[in-house]
Amino acid sequence: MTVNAESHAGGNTWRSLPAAQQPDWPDQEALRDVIAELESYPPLVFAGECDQLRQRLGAVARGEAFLLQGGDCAEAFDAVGADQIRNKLKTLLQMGAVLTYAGSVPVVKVGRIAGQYSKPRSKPTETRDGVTLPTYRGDSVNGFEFTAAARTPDPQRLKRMYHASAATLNLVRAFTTGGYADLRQVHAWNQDFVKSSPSGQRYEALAREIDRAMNFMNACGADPEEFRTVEFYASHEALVLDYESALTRVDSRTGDLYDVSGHMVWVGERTRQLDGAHLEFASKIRNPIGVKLGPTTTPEEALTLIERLDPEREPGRLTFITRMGADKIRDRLPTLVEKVTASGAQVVWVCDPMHGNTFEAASGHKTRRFDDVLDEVKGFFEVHKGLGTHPGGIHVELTGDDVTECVGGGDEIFVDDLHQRYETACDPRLNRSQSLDLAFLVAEMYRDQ
Ligand SMILES: O=C[C@H](O)[C@H](O)COP(=O)(O)O
Ligand SMILES: C=C(OP(=O)(O)O)C(=O)O
Repeated sequence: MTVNAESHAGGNTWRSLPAAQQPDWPDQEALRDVIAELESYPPLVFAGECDQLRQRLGAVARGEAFLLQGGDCAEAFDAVGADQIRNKLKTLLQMGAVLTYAGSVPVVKVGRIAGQYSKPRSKPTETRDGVTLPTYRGDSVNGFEFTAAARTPDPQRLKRMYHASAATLNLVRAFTTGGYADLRQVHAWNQDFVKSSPSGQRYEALAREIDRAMNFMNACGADPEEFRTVEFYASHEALVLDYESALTRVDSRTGDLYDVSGHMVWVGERTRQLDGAHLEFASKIRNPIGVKLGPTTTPEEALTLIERLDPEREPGRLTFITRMGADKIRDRLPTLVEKVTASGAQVVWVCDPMHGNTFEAASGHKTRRFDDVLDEVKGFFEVHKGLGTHPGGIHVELTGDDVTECVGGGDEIFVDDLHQRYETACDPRLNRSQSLDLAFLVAEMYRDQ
């Protein structure tokens, strides 16, 4: 992969357009130095891997595979530890195993990981006890602590983001190819979950079926490579464009531009303006691209997004991640899907059941109800069933740790429990048990479909 000033300019065309949600860096010269340094760093992913993910997503778009995308709302530098990364990966692998069996289709596993360090915010400032400071925008920009020093955007953090992403990706690659992700082990973890979870009996029948299938394959002497290693991809929101474009390189095989900070990147609900910098940037790179679609998205907007990002109508290039809210999905999604399908485009439709279902508990914690999350996924499946289209996957904020951030679930978390382990730096995540509950319930829905 090479970089040269002339062709790389294609990754900088966004600079003349309005870019929403960018940090207010106080020292432009320091920013320029950091960008120059980042431009000299090696890629975090290989362009060929991005192509492979695009092909896998192409299968999802055609209805031949399912996408499981999940991870933290906001990764944090002080959480780049072996235990946290392993627990997250383990949870995603467990969910993937259940979904693969129930759907009898490959599950494409993509983490919100190794780059999810930047957050769009509703307000630029936060006020506490009469003191107003810049809002926290993710560890790539400023610190969570409520002090003027921590909240001042510091471009040196972009380099820490690169190194934290590299360390995370390195461990993920080791786990997924080095034996940790063996399907037999993942299945054994799921059996433990079913035995120990209060709602476990609900899933016993499915777990028993999987067990029989595994025993059958063992008895046949089947020991395919696919059991021992797992294809796992990294994704994040392409929010801070100075970072993303510094990590954009020309692929020496094809001459195309790739954002090598992750395999897949997405454009968020707050930055998907049709004439804005984020879409311009995304339109120039060959990575698979996601776009979040909230409840106000019109079919015309969706069609324009396709025109901008997927003019060749290439299945796997564009993923629409809908986040409507449980109360709106049955009303808003059908027209979008109908019009996009009628246009002949084959996008991947994915349900993010988190972002439309956030509310503030009396204790002041931002939270989500597990039942709302589940209901939005149900609505998503109902809409696609009604239209004969493919419910391509789910996109979830989760962690492998036993946090108390969302209420409900089989091992029920109550509003009064939220303070116990409320550790997210931004939005509430499903904990390990809630994530597995969701996987078993989605598996049942997928099978009914
Ligand atoms: O994860 C999504 C957004 O960053 C988040 O919902 C913004 O939350 P805010 O309304 O607290 O800024
Ligand atoms: C900010 C996010 O979501 P949205 O753009 O859908 O609000 C996110 O997924 O982190």
